[in-house]
Amino acid sequence: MDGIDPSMKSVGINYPYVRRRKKLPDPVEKEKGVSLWSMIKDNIGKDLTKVCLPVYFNEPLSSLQKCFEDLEYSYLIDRAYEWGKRGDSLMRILSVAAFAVSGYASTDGRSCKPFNPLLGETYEADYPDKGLRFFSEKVSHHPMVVACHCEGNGWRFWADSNLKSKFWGRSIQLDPVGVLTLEFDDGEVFQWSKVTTSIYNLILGKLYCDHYGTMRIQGNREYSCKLKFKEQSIIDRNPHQVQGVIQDRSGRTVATLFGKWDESMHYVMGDCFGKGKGSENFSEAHLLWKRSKPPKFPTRYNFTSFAITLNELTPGLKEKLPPTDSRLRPDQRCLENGEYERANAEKLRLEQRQRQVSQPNPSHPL
Ligand SMILES: CC(C)CCC[C@@H](C)[C@H]1CC[C@H]2[C@@H]3CC=C4C[C@@H](O)CC[C@]4(C)[C@H]3CC[C@]12C
Repeated sequence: MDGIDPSMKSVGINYPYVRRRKKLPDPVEKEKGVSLWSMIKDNIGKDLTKVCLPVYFNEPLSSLQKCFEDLEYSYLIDRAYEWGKRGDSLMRILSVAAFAVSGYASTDGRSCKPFNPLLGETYEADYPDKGLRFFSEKVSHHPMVVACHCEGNGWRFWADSNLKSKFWGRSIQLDPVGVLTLEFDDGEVFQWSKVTTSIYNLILGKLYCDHYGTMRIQGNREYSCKLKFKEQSIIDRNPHQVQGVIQDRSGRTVATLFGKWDESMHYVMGDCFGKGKGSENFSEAHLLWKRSKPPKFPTRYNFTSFAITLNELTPGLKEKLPPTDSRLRPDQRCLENGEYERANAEKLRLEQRQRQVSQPNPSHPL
């Protein structure tokens, strides 16, 4: 417990070092190729979340754990808190905006489905190395709703999420419904919603996702922020672009943001995208956020280093967890270990039981 998280040096918060795993277990079995299209064609018109796919299309994380993935760059909220405390509310909202974008970085290169949690399933994470305590739970099955809550140093973050999905043949469009709230100890509150995510190449080619639409970050003090996630066009030479502005109460643009959700975000003071303005002052751009390096041991799921740690189960932790925790799901655990046959059998068993029980017992959903 003596290391320093390098990302925090600039605001002077020294978090303790916690030893976490750097790789997933080596797979027990060899994987077989199964075509996604062969599975989808029998399910056209159905909701992506309701299609029963074999476990080969899953990643060993539940949707509850994926909510925590969005907090990988929580140091941006710590920074936002510190800036606000020093009276710099513009730097505060810029850091919050960078945080809202940073949550998308981990979706780059991912093509597996998270496990759909059972009703009453939970996930809790204690990360003193990031100054975080996190909790999430599946609170409704139809519609599927996940609620989460997170406490950091000087702030709290909570959200509920539900996805509306549309199947377009070769792609699936996911529209998140729900509000994300960030409240600082000094009473400043920010709220925003997530943009549309689409998954392409369900039939042919490499599966990938893109995020597009407008995100409005509403504050309860001077500033609010509008971020545009540009929709990728065919053979786009500059995909994943995000541009935005910070406006004061009178609607005047005080700062401009630009970057890519899978790379970095920068800001410049003033209005760069306004009428008659060129991009000449982009040379005075300041870095807000940069994505971390990929892990030393890549996984077949394209996990980030942070994602690799989320399903770790040490003997000490197992003792403390409630029986509803995602880390205890046998099918997900088998997949993580590369025991695909057993994972499939366990997944079928759990899903059948979930369907049979009209009133599941939340203390023993697994
Ligand atoms: C048909 C199957 C095999 C395809 C799997 C597609 C993968 C890429 C999909 C399945 C579920 C998807 C996630 C579902 C929900 C969200 C929340 C949203 O606010 C950001 C994107 C994110 C995190 C999606 C990213 C892409 C995703 C992981």
